[in-house]
Amino acid sequence: MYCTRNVSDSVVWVGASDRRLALFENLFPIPRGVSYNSYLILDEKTALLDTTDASVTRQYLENVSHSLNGKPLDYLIINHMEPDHCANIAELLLRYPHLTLVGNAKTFAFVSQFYDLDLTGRTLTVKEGDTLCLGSHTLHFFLAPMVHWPEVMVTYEETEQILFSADAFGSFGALNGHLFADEVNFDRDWLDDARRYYCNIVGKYGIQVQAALKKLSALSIRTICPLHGPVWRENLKYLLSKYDLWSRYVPEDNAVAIFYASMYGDTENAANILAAGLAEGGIKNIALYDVSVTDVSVLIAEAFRCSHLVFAAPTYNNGVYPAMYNFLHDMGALSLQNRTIGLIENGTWGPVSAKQMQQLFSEMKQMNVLEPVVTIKSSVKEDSLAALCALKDRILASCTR
Ligand SMILES: Cc1cc2nc3c(=O)[nH]c(=O)nc-3n(C[C@H](O)[C@H](O)[C@H](O)COP(=O)(O)O)c2cc1C
Repeated sequence: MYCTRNVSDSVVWVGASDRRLALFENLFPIPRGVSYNSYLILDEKTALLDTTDASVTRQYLENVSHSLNGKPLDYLIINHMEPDHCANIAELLLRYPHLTLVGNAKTFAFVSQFYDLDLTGRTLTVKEGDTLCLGSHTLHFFLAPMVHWPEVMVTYEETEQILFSADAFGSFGALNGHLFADEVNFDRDWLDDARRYYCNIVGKYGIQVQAALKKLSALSIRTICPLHGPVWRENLKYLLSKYDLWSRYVPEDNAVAIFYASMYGDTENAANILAAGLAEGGIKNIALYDVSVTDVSVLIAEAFRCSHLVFAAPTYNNGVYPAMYNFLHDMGALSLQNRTIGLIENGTWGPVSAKQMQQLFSEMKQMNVLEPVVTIKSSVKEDSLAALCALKDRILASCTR
């Protein structure tokens, strides 16, 4: 049975949610599930904006068919050629013989890489700024390269002022009946997943996101329809300002996150001592994570959120403890920058983890490593306690400034 929601009188959400998938991109845990959004515009001509993942094909096709109510499907706009959005192209071509695929030159290169389809006479290639009139709705196409993938474009509908934003402004999380961000407590229940989605999926491409935001700032937008998560029709500034901060790598909160790795508990002890000292010094809402038991996507999102990041790691086979190394490597790969850093190392015979972490930070941009770098020899003793205290004072001075 169909399950749809109206975005407006003539725009229908025909997507579906998956609450069974454990790992998005086979990487990121999604305990709250994920939605695959697709939108149908009903006018003299009908147009679908993207399709869905194969996991929800049955529901999706039923939604499309019901919403068309016997009308032909004229256009499929392919904003993004990633398989979680384009898995139903072949199925739609078979079911709707007059369907024309709309994409840019890169889109169609990707279509033929992924699929073996005879598209003769069934494609319309658009360029930046091109328009497509459906009747009372007119679509405008804007390229947004690397706002996840190189072929990405966003589509703006001028009459209703809707931006179909592809993966931009999306979030992990299934849609539990609610389609609109104003129907849920977004700040409480969704923001962490929206941030985790952005930072891990699109975080690397801050420059490209900034370019897209600049381009879109010329448009009057009333509604944002992303390919995952809720639709935005109120308080768009809230979301746009988050994207502006994230894509400029500006911390969202003046806050401290402490990330530690520990096998036998002594590095953990140092992290706890530091956290307690910071709390006594007046720092609120300290975040403290064991990197071995916290998914790296959560760690990355917290590193994007907080201004002050402390990394405490044992030396392991003359290197940085592997879980911490992986996290730092990921952070570098995602271009995180512009943070204040504290470092704590541990080692029994030759501690080198701080030096190696410092090397990793020197390869990132604008990472300000505070002195002192704390060295622990196996367990915290008076000398390392004094160094921890000095680091705490430096963080307090910098964080409350
Ligand atoms: C497999 C393994 C490799 C290690 N390699 C080093 C090393 O290369 N250099 C060093 O100084 N300590 C090394 N250590 C010792 C730990 O870094 C040290 O015991 C540290 O205090 C552990 O901190 P924790 O109590 O937080 O787990 C190693 C320990 C293990 C288990």
